[in-house]
Amino acid sequence: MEKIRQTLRDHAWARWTALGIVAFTMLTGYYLTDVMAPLKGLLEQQLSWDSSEYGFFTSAYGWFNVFLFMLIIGGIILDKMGVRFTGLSAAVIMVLGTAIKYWAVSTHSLDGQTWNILWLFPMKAQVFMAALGYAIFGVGVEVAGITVSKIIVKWFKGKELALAMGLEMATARMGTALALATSVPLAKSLGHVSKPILVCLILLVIGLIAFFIYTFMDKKLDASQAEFDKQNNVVNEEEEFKVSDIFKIVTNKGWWYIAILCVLFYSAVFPFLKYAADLMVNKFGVQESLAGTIPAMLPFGTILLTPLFGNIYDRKGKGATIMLIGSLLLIFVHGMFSIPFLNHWIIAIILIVILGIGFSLVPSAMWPSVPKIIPENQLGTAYSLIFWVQNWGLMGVPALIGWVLDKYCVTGQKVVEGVTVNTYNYTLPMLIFTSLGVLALIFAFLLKAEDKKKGYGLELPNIEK
Ligand SMILES: C[C@H](N)C(=O)N[C@@H](CCCCN)C(=O)O
Repeated sequence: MEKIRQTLRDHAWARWTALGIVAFTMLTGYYLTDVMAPLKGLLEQQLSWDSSEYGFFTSAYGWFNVFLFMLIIGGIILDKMGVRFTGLSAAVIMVLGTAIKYWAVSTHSLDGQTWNILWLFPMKAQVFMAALGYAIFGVGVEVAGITVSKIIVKWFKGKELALAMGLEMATARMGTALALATSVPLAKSLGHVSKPILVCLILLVIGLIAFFIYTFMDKKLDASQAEFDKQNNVVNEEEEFKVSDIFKIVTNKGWWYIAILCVLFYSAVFPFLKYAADLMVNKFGVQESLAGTIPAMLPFGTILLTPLFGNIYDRKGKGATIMLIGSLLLIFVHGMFSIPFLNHWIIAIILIVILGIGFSLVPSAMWPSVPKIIPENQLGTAYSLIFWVQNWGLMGVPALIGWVLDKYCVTGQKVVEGVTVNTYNYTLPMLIFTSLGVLALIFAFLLKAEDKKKGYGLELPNIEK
């Protein structure tokens, strides 16, 4: 009998199709993640939210992931139960959280109500419920993110891993770009700030269906792998994941450097994006309705560049160096944004484009580097722990910036469409983002040094000859 020489992942069409499907599910998640970002002004006008309430709502993304350890639990479930169960559950959670958020922002039943959160903090009921929905969604989208990363490693290890991850992130960024570019026009044309969330909800249901379709491919991959192993007398020596493996992960210095670089770098990008539209209005004098368009260029740039840099990493290596250069660009951009007299909108566009290059370099090398440091059976947990550390920043930094804006940066008030809103000086928030970049650069250096010492191969190509 002729032996099977290939598994499903050896067929290019199969692995790229699998990637396309799961990447689409991530696109729908990223759309919702940023759909409220350009709506800060409209939320102030239509629902009377202030910057602190917006900051509170935005930070909710990480509540359950960070404080209830949902992400880490998600990672352990992923390593124990596999990608099909975990991915489907994550997609359902995304839909559920978004439905709650949509209800909160569209209903009038919460109007005028204030609740005492934990008997301590008075909070508008509407803001709290919207935040709760977003917090639930945050669990879903983050667990979906680690699941999709593990899926990509499953199909692409030893092949075009960084290119595949780059393409997945590029697709996800299309979701971010769409959110930034379409949410204000959608809200205005459909007549309410809640309408873009409804559009997201519909997209997320389609994303859930897409992932359901993927599970059939995943089953086929497992079956083909089992058949291949049987016919070729391959003994699968990979150990089952044990909860005690968490100790192995968190005692690995290289893993820590990636996790800390990740939290610092991403905290200077994603939370920045939440305020970027407002920055454009307040510092660069851009019209409210166009303010989302300039930050939207960032994800657009990364759509092309992340796969490109990933491809370079796959073929030429230099992963640690790529992360170093990306961190340097981050410092440059935020440093420039914090200089008060550089306030022409063309400068804003140039800086956003450069940030796009930095935001392509670091992720394109960071995520495919993790499997070089951590074995595949622990990968779900390793990614989830990195995401967990990162979520502290994604949760804390927007809240910090919202608070700093209200406390130290109010410069006056203006009337927009009949409603009085604050105007802000963004110098201090931008200096905070710059400092995060400087710290990220230090950890990128430490990672490069650790790679040299331990020989992880971060500077080597991913494609096995
Ligand atoms: C926000 C999320 N925790 C995150 O860090 N996402 C990364 C992608 C990580 C997965 C790569 N396969 C991003 O850059 O969007």
